[in-house]
Amino acid sequence: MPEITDDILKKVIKVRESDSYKGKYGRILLIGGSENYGGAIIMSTEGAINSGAGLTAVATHSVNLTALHSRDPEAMYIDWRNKNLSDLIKKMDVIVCGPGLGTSDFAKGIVKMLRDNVNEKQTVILDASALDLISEDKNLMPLNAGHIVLTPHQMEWQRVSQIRIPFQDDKANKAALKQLVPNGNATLILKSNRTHVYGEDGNVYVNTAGNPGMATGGMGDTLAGIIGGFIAQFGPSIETILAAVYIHSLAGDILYKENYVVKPTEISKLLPRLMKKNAIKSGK
Ligand SMILES: NC(=O)C1=CN([C@@H]2O[C@H](COP(=O)(O)OP(=O)(O)OC[C@H]3O[C@@H](n4cnc5c(N)ncnc54)[C@H](O)[C@@H]3O)[C@@H](O)[C@H]2O)[C@@H](O)CC1
Ligand SMILES: Nc1ncnc2c1ncn2[C@@H]1O[C@H](COP(=O)(O)OP(=O)(O)O)[C@@H](O)[C@H]1O
Ligand SMILES: [Mg+2]
Repeated sequence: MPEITDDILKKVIKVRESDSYKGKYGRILLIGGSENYGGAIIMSTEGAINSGAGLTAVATHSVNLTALHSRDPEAMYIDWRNKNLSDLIKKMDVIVCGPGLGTSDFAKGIVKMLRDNVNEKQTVILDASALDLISEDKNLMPLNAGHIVLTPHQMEWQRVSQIRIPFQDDKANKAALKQLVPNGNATLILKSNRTHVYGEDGNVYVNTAGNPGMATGGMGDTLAGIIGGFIAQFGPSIETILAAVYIHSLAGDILYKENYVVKPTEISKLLPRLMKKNAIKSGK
C-alpha cells in the first residue's frame, strides 16, 4: 500500500511565478457555520487562506460575520440566505461544503442548491454535516462536479457508507465509494489516526504523519480548507490531495514536539512557512 511521505510536498508545491496574480491561484468558496458552529467554518477558512488560495469567499450564517472578519479579513463574505449564492457557486473553482453547516432543513436546502449549480470544471469537497445530510439522502451528492472529495472521519463514513467502523476495510470502502459516485470522479479521505486516501486512480494511500495531539475539535475543518486551498492552486490531482493531507499532519507533528495539544489554528499559522520551505522551482 503506497505511503504518503515527505517527498509528496516537493512534487506539488511550486515556487510562484513573478508574472502571476490572485486569479492564478484559484477561487474557493467555503459553505458552513451555523449559529452554533461558527468556529468550524472560520477554521476551515484559515486552512484555505493560509495554504494559498488566491481568492477565498465564505457563505455562512450572518451571526458569524464579525468573528470571521476580525480573524480573517482576507475572506469575502456572503450571507448564506442570500439568493445570489447560487450564482456565486457557479463562479468558483473549488467549493468546500459542510464544516459546522448543521443538519437543519435549511442546511439541506444549501446542499441541494450546491448540487444543482456545480459543473464539471469544479471540485467539491464535502465534509462534516454535508456528509451527514448525504447519508440521509444520497440524491444530494453533487454528481455534476468534475471532482468530488469526501473527507469523513470513521463515524461519518459509517453513516454515509453503512459500513460499521470495524468493517471499514479497503474492499468495502471502495465498493461503497463507487456506489455513492458511480462515475468514479471521487476521492475518499477516510480520517483516523492513520488516514487512508482512496484515489480516483484506484490506489489506497496511507498517511504516515499525524499524532494524538491533533485530536482537537476543528482539526478536520482545517484539513478540508487546506485541501481546498491546495486544489485551488495546484489542481485536482491525487498528488495535490495527498500533499494537503500530509502537510496538515506534518504541521501537527512539528507543533506536537513542544506542545501537549495541537490547536487547529496553529496548524494554519504554520503553513505559509512550511510551504515556502518545501516549494520547488518549476521545471526541476
Ligand atoms: N468549533 C466548532 O464550531 C466545531 C464544529 N464542529 C462541527 O460539528 C458538527 C458535528 O461534527 P462532529 O464530528 O463533532 O460530530 P459527529 O457526531 O459526526 O462525530 C463525532 C462522533 O464520532 C465518533 N468517532 C469515531 N471515530 C472517529 C474518528 N476517527 N474521528 C472522529 N470522531 C470519531 C466520536 O466518538 C463521536 O461520537 C460538524 O458540522 C462539524 O463541522 C466540529 O468540527 C468541532 C469544532
Ligand atoms: N490520534 C490521531 N493521530 C493522527 N491524526 C489524528 C488523530 N486524531 C485526530 N487526527 C486528525 O485530526 C482530524 C480530525 O478530523 P475531524 O474528526 O473531522 O475533526 P473536526 O470535525 O473536529 O474538525 C483528522 O484529519 C484526523 O486524521
Ligand atoms: Mg469533522
